Amino acid sequence: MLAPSELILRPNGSLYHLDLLPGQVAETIITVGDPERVRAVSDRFDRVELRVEAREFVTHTGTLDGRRLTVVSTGIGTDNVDIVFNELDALFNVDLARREIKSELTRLTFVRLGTSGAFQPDLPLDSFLLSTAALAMDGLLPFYLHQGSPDPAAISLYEHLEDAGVRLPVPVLIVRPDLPPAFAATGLPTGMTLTAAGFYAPQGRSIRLASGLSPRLLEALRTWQDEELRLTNIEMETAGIYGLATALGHRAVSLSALLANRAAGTFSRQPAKTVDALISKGLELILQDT
Ligand SMILES: O=P(O)(O)O[C@H]1O[C@H](CO)[C@@H](O)[C@H]1O
Ligand SMILES: O=c1cc[nH]c(=O)[nH]1
Repeated sequence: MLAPSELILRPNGSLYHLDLLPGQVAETIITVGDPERVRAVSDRFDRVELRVEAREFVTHTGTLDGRRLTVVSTGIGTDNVDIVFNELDALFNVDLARREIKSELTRLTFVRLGTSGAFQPDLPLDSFLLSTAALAMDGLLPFYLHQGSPDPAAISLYEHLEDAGVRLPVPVLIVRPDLPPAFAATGLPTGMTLTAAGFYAPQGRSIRLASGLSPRLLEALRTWQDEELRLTNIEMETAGIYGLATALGHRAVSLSALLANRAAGTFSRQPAKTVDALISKGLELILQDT
């Protein structure tokens, strides 16, 4: 039995942070960072059956073309991904009344529709990218993935950085998702996403404080390539989503609208329009998924 201090429920039996009850969430779940984007997604649904708000976690469930969907905001960062993924998994895979893990587990599908900064000069502003892997520079995953052998790409990246005489401030940890079938061959550009612990210095930005990611380290990250894989973009959730979803037996995909180009020093002049187009593309692909 899971103790009340470990699996925390509200007095009405709902999950501690998300305030959700069993039956209120669909098996296909769209995650977005911005709570406002939850409304932008569910405005496209034919019908919305549930709206729940708790802190930065806004959840809407409804149907689109006969498909039941949930959209939930994680807020920014993998510390929030930790909460959202553990609680959504518990909603399906733990008997909350008995406080016991169910013997039959439900496999969920997670689709992140987020924003990101391109890391390579050839990736245009306002284009989309599908992450086939993520480099976890945020710090969450070592608390979960403390066993098993490293991804071969992690060894390749480690060696490339060593050859360049630079090191990451954290261990090189790369995770890959079990992609939902419709997202395996979309024709969208793909690549490895760097998931950072913050927006400024952890992404190499410097306003008044210098970033510990030196220009030499950033250049070494930019020039690394392992077969088809290269570091394409930076954001703040994908590695946490991929690491936790895979460890829990769920499918996951992260789609990003590239609003900044960090190599070129540019930012989108139409971010709202681009995010709107990403929502359309994401929903189109979800409806094709089996
Ligand atoms: O637009 P969202 O989905 O929030 O994603 C990106 O934008 C936020 C930073 O501005 C981070 O959450 C980052 O991952
Ligand atoms: O550069 C960017 C743009 C969006 N989100 C990020 O985390 N970084």
